[in-house]
This record gives sequence, C-alpha cells and structure tokens, in this order.
Amino acid sequence: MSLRKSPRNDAIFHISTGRDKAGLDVKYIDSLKGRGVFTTTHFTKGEFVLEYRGELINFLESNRRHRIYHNNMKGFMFDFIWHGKLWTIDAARDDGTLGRLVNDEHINPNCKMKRIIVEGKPHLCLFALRDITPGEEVTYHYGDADCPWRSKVRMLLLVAIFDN
Ligand SMILES: C[S@@+](CC[C@H](N)C(=O)[O-])C[C@H]1O[C@@H](n2cnc3c(N)ncnc32)[C@H](O)[C@@H]1O
Repeated sequence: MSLRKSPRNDAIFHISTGRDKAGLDVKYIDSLKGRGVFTTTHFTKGEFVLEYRGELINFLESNRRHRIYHNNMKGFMFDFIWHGKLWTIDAARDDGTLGRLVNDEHINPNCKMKRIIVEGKPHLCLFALRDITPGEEVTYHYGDADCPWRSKVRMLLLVAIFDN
C-alpha cells in the first residue's frame, strides 16, 4: 500500500503547517516580471505545488483596500467567488512565502489554482497541470482579468519583429 499523500491531503498538510513545500526557489527574472518561483525538483501532474497565502478578507474590506493600495500592492490581491460572494486573499504583506510570487501565464500555464476548504475557510492552492521539470518557472492563469503585462509582452514582441 502506498504511503504517499493524495494531492488534496498534501495541500491540507501544508495549509496546516503554514510552510511551503521543498523543491521551490525564488529568482529575479527581469524588470517587467520582477521575481518568480522556480522548481528545483520534479513535480508530477496533479501534485500540490503551493498555497497562495495571505489574509482572507470580504468584499467590503477588499473594496476599501483596492481604493487605498498602490497599484503594485493591488497585484497581490486575488479575488474569487465563494458561496456566491466575492472574497479576496490579500497577499500584499511580504510574509516570506512563495505563493504570492508566482507569475501569470495565460497561454501555457503549468499549474491551476483550486479552492481547498480547511476548518470552514477557503484556501487557494496551486496544483500541477502537467509534469514540471526542475528549473521551470511555476505559473498559472490569473483569470480573465485585464492584465496590462499581457499587452506589454505582445507590444515588445511586435517591436522586436518590426526591428528585424
Ligand atoms: C502576485 S505578484 C507576482 C510576483 C511578482 N513578479 C514580484 O516580483 O513580486 C503579481 C505581479 O507580478 C507581475 N507579473 C505577474 N505575471 C506577469 C507576467 N506574465 N508578465 C509580467 N509581469 C507579471 C505583475 O506586476 C503583477 O502585478
């Protein structure tokens, strides 16, 4: 009988300990993306990778913070619907955890965000969409939000094409 935890139980274990998994590292990428999270070991399709940790706040508090936060800090607020209401995980405060540093990839992400309920509270966790080899950047699709960098990347590619 295998003693390996299921991906869900692995996520619940890391949620409860409040610690990130081994096999992940932070690296500075460039001035556009800033930092990102990279694997140092192999992750298997379906495996739990990371929790997006932060403060769980309701719609009213999220709106208040959206009004007062600098744009850089707003980039760390993850909105989601739970039981028909809008909630936010606010990861603006740097608590040294890795989930808040995972970047957006809307075309070919290697992880997917799922909600895991522990003790009646929602937690946002990333699971591998496919096998991930050591050295790959961990990414997920932030959703259909209007992410300004998506058009910036397209613009830079167009400039590069027309320059050549
Ligand atoms: C949750 S943070 C991710 C960590 C961030 N890269 C950092 O160094 O702190 C989200 C912010 O990262 C940047 N970002 C995320 N994905 C990106 C991408 N694909 N291209 C460029 N910038 C990205 C944007 O500035 C976004 O507001």
